[in-house]
This record gives sequence, C-alpha cells and structure tokens, in this order.
Amino acid sequence: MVIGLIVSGGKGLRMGTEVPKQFLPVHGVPILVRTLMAFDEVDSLEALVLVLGRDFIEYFNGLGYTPAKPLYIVEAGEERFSSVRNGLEKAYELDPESAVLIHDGVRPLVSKKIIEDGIAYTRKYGAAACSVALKDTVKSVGKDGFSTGTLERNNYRLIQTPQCFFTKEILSGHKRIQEIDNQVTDDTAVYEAFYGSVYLYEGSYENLKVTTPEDLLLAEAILANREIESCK
Ligand SMILES: Nc1ccn([C@@H]2O[C@H](COP(=O)(O)OP(=O)(O)OP(=O)(O)O)[C@@H](O)[C@H]2O)c(=O)n1
Ligand SMILES: C[C@](O)(CO)[C@H](O)COP(=O)(O)O
Repeated sequence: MVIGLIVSGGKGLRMGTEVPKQFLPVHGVPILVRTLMAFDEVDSLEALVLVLGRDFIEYFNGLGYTPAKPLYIVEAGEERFSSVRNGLEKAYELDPESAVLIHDGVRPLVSKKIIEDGIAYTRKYGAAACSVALKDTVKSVGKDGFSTGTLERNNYRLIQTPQCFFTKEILSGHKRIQEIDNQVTDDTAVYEAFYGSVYLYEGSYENLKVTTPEDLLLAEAILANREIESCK
C-alpha cells in the first residue's frame, strides 16, 4: 500500500492570519483542499492520512471536501516533527509494509508527476525527496552579521516535500531520533541518521511552501497562469 501523509496541524505564525494559512483560499479554493486534491488524483496512492490541529478538525469537515480515497484524520502534535510521528503511527496501523509520502499541507501546487516520481524512486532507492537547485549565492555568516565565506552552491539543493519512505523505517527513525537530536526540520534528516542517503529527485519552483504573505501572491499568480494555459 502507498499512503499520502499530509501534515496540516501548524498555526501559521509567520503568515500571521487569524485562520491558519492552510485554510486560506488561493485562487478560490482553500490551500489544504488543493493539496488533498493533488494527492487524490494519483492512482497508485491508496489512502490519505491527514494531520490536523484538534481545534480544526470540525473546521475542516465544514469545508465540505471529501476525497475519493479513504481519508484518516489524526490529531497534530506541538511541532511538525510530532505531527509527522502521529501520522506515521496511523500509516503503520493501516499497513506496516506501506510506503508513505510525507507532504506539507501548505504546498498546494505539487504536481501529479512529482508525487508519482516520489513513489517510483522510493521503490527503487528506499527513500526519496524532491528538491530544486539554488538560484542565489549562498554565504556563511557570523553572529556579528559579517560574511565568513561563500559556499559552492552546486553542492546544495533546497529540499521540498513529498519526502517518501517505507513507513516502518521512517517511523522507527522518528522513535529513535528524539534521543539524539531534536533539531531536525524534515524527515530526510531522520532517515539519514539511521539508514543513509535519500535520493534527491527534481521538484519544482512552483511546489512552493506557503509560509509568508508573498508566497500567497506567488501561488495566486501561478494558478492564474495555469488557468490561462489550460484554456489555450
Ligand atoms: N505542529 C505542527 C506544525 C506544522 N505542521 C505542518 O507542517 C507543515 C510545514 O510547516 P510550516 O510551514 O512551518 O507551518 P506552520 O508551523 O503552520 O508555520 P509557522 O512556523 O509560521 O507557525 C505545514 O503544512 C504545517 O501545517 C503540523 O502539521 N504540525
Ligand atoms: C519539510 C520542509 O518543508 C522541507 O523543506 C521544511 O523543512 C519545513 O520547515 P518548517 O520550518 O517546518 O516550515
């Protein structure tokens, strides 16, 4: 079984809106609904696990969106890390042999190809995450704000989601990593700590994470452009 795990239990503090950003409309449809619709379109995914803050489960149900695939709602934790862990427990309960695609609920522009590639590369390499090349120069910086050097940017990638694994491995990693490191910002770091490298395949600059207000403007523009292109 292949399961999509959508984490959407954050508070959206950097966006600063009253309603958490995952529920804001982008081009007329709530961000989280767009994300779920993208996953619902992928035939080889058999179930969706959605992680939501306890206070927003009813709110989500009130949106009136029901995917065609079975959807299991799980309560969020305080941090993204614990929300993922709660979702992984559910995925393992559904099928201990499953593969899981962990995705931010606030990356609504993810394409079908990116999701399908994640599944294919996980089957081939055991773990995969989509990524993009850096466009700007990258510098290290000291506490005083002065630069301390320039990094070779071709040696780096920006990591997006989905990040894809076999559920039992990444769940076991999650259980063990808290003992050694609670600074992890994503699940590839959990995998690397115990199992080795993750295959980094091509994502897309359009697969942006809606984090701050200008990301919303960009997402609006991309969707408006997609609409124009589809009418041509
Ligand atoms: N306790 C948390 C925190 C985050 N997330 C999810 O993880 C994804 C990426 O997190 P981020 O963009 O940091 O979202 P927020 O935590 O909501 O934002 P902020 O840090 O600005 O408060 C989002 O889909 C968010 O809903 C989650 O499921 N549970
Ligand atoms: C998982 C992630 O989206 C990969 O780029 C990112 O690390 C999430 O970071 P955040 O600080 O929780 O938004």
